[in-house]
Amino acid sequence: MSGADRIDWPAVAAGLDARGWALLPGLLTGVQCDATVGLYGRDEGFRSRVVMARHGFGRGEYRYFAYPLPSLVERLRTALYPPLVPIANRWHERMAVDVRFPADHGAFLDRCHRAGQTRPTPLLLQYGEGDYNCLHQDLYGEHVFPLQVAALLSEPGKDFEGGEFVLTEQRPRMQSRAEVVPLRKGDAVVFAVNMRPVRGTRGDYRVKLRHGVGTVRAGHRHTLGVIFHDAA
Ligand SMILES: O=C(O)CCC(=O)C(=O)O
Ligand SMILES: [Fe+2]
Repeated sequence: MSGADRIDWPAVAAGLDARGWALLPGLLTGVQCDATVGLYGRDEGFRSRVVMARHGFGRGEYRYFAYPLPSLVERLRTALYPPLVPIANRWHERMAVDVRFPADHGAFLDRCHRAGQTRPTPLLLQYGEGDYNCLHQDLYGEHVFPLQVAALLSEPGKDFEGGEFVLTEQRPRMQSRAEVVPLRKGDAVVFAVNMRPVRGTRGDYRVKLRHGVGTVRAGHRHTLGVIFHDAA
């Protein structure tokens, strides 16, 4: 299924360890991007719609998919989870968090669902001119898978201008650092949901990440967000 089979996982793991994010180039084809954008205007298939300005989240809107997820979203969520598990478990070990993740996404969802986190979290985001997404974290309950994926469904410079995907890192007792992730249509970024371990001179310490989107200066920008834990 598209680019998920061709991902260089050792390179992804190295990028995540070094920076807290890694590119998944060409995860989706142009046709898959366009078809996914086309879902946004449909009546069915979503559980809720969020107008970001109403909550102080930014400007623009997004919709959470309902179960059953569209097949592409379901396949991506199921296929991307297992290779991320060893990285997630290693991060938890390095951060002295005692939670470990099962190899299979269904088993992890069972854990979320038993704890009352039953609502699906994959989402489709839509931005127009002047829209942006404030720095945030996608935490929806006690159970958190520490990595998530966002795929850009529109072409920068053609469909929209501006609207860069940004990550910030808050290191203990230090000023925050920002990174702009270079994405083209169909590319995805995998990144830390909350914390990541950083090797220091006296062992590992934790840094806190947030992600967001800079202001879209023209056109329309769509993204598919794949979060592996469900929501309370
Ligand atoms: O639109 C974006 O690139 C950000 C999406 C996002 O916040 C997410 O997928 O969690
Ligand atoms: Fe997000």
